[in-house]
Amino acid sequence: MTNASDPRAPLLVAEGVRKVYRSGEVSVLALDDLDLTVRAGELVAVMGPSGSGKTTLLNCLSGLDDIDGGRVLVGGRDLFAMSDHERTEHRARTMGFVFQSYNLIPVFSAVENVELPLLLVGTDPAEARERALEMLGRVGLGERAAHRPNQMSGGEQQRVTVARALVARPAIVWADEPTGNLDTAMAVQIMDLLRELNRTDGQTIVLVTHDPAIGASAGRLIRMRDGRLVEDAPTGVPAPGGGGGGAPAARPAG
Ligand SMILES: Nc1ncnc2c1ncn2[C@@H]1O[C@H](COP(=O)(O)OP(=O)(O)OP(=O)(O)O)[C@@H](O)[C@H]1O
Repeated sequence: MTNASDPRAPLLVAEGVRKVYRSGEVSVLALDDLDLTVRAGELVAVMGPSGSGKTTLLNCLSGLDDIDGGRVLVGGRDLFAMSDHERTEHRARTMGFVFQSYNLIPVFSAVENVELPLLLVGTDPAEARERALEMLGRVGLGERAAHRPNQMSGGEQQRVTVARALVARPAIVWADEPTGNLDTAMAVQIMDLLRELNRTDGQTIVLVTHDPAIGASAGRLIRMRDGRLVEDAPTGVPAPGGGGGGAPAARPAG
């Protein structure tokens, strides 16, 4: 899947990616010839003004949405050279998602929500249950496994989504404003959790945020404007294994 033996191997390579939204006569160039490489073990924050293309970047580089030009390799495989079915399967095996709206299934308990990605890739149900419970324990919700989403606080629900995103040990986790609708204390908890999973497990995470404090606490910060990367720099926060920031040096991008 990924080159797990080399923590600095490129995991995601996006080259010349273009995305155009068309509605009637109007078209918006949302990603403009964008290049980005993410290495295994990086925690990358994506910032930029509203409308600069952050969510589009996440949707296109994860293969959730189509692109209009360029290519995206994840674990060496070209997402858009695959059939839709292959891409969906590749995504299920290599990616996890944490969105602002938790997207938990309301009639499922916490553990049932968390085990779902494992069941979807054919994991034995007993093993899936065990791993889901272990993951819930890691996010501090071991006691809440039987609770449904509406019986939990926003911060707890977001911890369930983090557990669900990570349970299948995906190569890359995409997070879009994961703390966006949480109060400050809960946002700090979620960010601490993502950072810990990055540090201890080397979990690769790409995170869209409007919060400068969160941006500064990632290993690498990229800034977007008008569908382009305009800045790409390490923040000085060590990457797992003490390798320094995620990018070699502060540099203008694009
Ligand atoms: N489905 C869509 N149809 C048409 N235009 C879209 C669509 N989605 C996004 N856009 C446009 O593409 C551009 C980039 O949008 P995107 O949502 O990626 O920005 P963003 O940086 O995530 O913004 P925000 O910080 O406000 O969430 C914007 O000009 C937006 O209006």
